Amino acid sequence: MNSASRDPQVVVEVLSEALPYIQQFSGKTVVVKYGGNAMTEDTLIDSFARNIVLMKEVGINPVVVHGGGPQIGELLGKLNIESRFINGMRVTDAETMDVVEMVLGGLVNKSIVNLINQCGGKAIGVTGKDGAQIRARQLHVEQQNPEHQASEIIDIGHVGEVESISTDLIEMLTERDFIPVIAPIGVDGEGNSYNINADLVAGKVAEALSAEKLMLLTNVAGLMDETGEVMTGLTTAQVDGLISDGTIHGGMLPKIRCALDAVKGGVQSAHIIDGRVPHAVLLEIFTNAGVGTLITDTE
Ligand SMILES: Nc1ncnc2c1ncn2[C@@H]1O[C@H](COP(=O)(O)OP(=O)(O)O)[C@@H](O)[C@H]1O
Ligand SMILES: CC(=O)N[C@@H](CCC(=O)OP(=O)(O)O)C(=O)O
Repeated sequence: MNSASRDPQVVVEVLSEALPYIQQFSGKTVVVKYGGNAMTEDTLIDSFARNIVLMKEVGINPVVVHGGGPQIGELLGKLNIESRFINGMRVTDAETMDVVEMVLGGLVNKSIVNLINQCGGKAIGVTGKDGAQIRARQLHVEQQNPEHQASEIIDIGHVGEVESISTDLIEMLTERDFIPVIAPIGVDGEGNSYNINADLVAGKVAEALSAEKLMLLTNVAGLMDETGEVMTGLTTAQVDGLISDGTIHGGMLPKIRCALDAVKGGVQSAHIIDGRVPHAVLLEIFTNAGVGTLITDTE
């Protein structure tokens, strides 16, 4: 349905219903993690960009942290470099790190910036190296060794975890009405680059900014129970239980862990939402529709 065929009365009622949400969130910071899997369709990317600009126009401060795993995989494939993951983290040798920087800091970052700007926003794209805003250290992953029935620490190259976030640059940009768009690349004191899982960066950025909300846009309807039903309104204690009984596994594990850490660290709420739904961000902020999974720190 195009806007001309909608009942004008319905349009103004919808706008009016958004008023309490606009009042509640105006002046607050919302960190949105845009995953590479949710970036696959042009219409969805366009609706995402429009949602971000609308948030800014009504006084909310959106900060975008993006992924781009499938896009990195595509370029590695063209270069005949194999993609390998351990515990959901890409094994990143020096050659792969160059591709990660090119794809995340270049192609993906600038295409999101461009789309937001096309919708009338003022987006600025940066990586964690700009202003050394994401300080990182090497991440060592623990993996079970089936031969020795013991876990061992393995080196997966230039993969990082967040050591600290400096919010100066983000705050300077938001104060001047720019929308920061951040690629998840960190740097250590010696100037070495690190490839960091985008969910982890989004969670730490939300924590450092004391954000009102952390939204993780993914390609599933939310956190699901063993029957495939979406679960919501979960407390941190319930999530801890679902991790230990194995209901939460694979790529959802780092996502949920970072959502939990964020709410424990002072972010009001974290939401895992379906980026395949048009206007998923607006549905979450301005309606009571209850999309995806909500995690708060209320016990
Ligand atoms: N309990 C669960 N509920 C939903 N998804 C789950 C669950 N446990 C594991 N998963 C997996 O986690 C995936 C989402 O993580 P991931 O693929 O890393 O997303 P993204 O690329 O958006 O960061 C889902 O596609 C699903 O395969
Ligand atoms: C260490 C590590 O795995 N980094 C990720 C960074 C991108 C990312 O997280 O992208 P999505 O959100 O689209 O999955 C990678 O190389 O794929």
